[in-house]
Amino acid sequence: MLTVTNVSKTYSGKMAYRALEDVSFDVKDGEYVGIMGPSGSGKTTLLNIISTIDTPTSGSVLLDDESPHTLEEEELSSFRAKQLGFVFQNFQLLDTLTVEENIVLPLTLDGGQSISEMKKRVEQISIKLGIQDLLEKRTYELSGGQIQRTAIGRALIHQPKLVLADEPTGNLDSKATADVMQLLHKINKEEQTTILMVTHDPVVASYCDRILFIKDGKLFNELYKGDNREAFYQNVVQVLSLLGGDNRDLSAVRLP
Ligand SMILES: Nc1ncnc2c1ncn2[C@@H]1O[C@H](COP(=O)(O)OP(=O)(O)OP(=O)(O)O)[C@@H](O)[C@H]1O
Repeated sequence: MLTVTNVSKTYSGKMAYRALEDVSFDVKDGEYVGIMGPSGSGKTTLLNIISTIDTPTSGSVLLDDESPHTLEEEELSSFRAKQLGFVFQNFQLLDTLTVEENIVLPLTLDGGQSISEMKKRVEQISIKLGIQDLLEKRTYELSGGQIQRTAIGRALIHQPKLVLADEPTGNLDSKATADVMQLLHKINKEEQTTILMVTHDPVVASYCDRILFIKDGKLFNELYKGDNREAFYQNVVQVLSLLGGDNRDLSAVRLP
């Protein structure tokens, strides 16, 4: 469903900087893929290019055979609004709106659905996310985990083809992190939602089907989970130690 071919990105400026070099990979329909690598290796740059926030210097990105970077501005915003869902570390919800209003926002911007259809969809998704009793609350009344569930609701409400997540648990404690990861895992498995997620955290990564590792702007390695999450986690930790950058001792961490 997603095909990234020979993508390179050079930031111009006083000193041109090659943040990505010849990155190629595919993501299948319904796959849950993590992107890991040391700080500055190009993860966010890659996610920004796939999410069409940024353009590649060379190479191409295809989403179900459509090439978003060749679209005109108006078509591009419609493509982004319809096909993609975003979950960020800092949530990016509007705190003057209620949980329900935040979740429904992408549908109201799209304009194609009646109010009763929108209400029904919010109800379905909030039950799935366990936030059906919070719909009238404003975001400052919620915990970090509840806020991130709301943000996930907003990312999924329009049933996008691809959900892009950049450190979605970066601001959460370990209990909320486990909650949010189990939820994303459930949504991926039950609804076959395709997810591409940047994370530093090998515990978070262990929920993915596959991890792509980036080093110095190039693909370094990839690992598939198979059916043993514990072994996958240990392999992820091993590759991270080869990559360098994060020297925390992760070997003794117990998986939730
Ligand atoms: N707009 C920009 N202009 C110039 N250089 C940039 C720009 N954005 C990023 N870079 C550089 O490109 C490289 C890759 O940055 P990127 O943010 O993609 O890394 P990352 O792997 O996501 O890092 P982190 O894990 O710290 O968020 C870094 O060296 C960064 O300094």
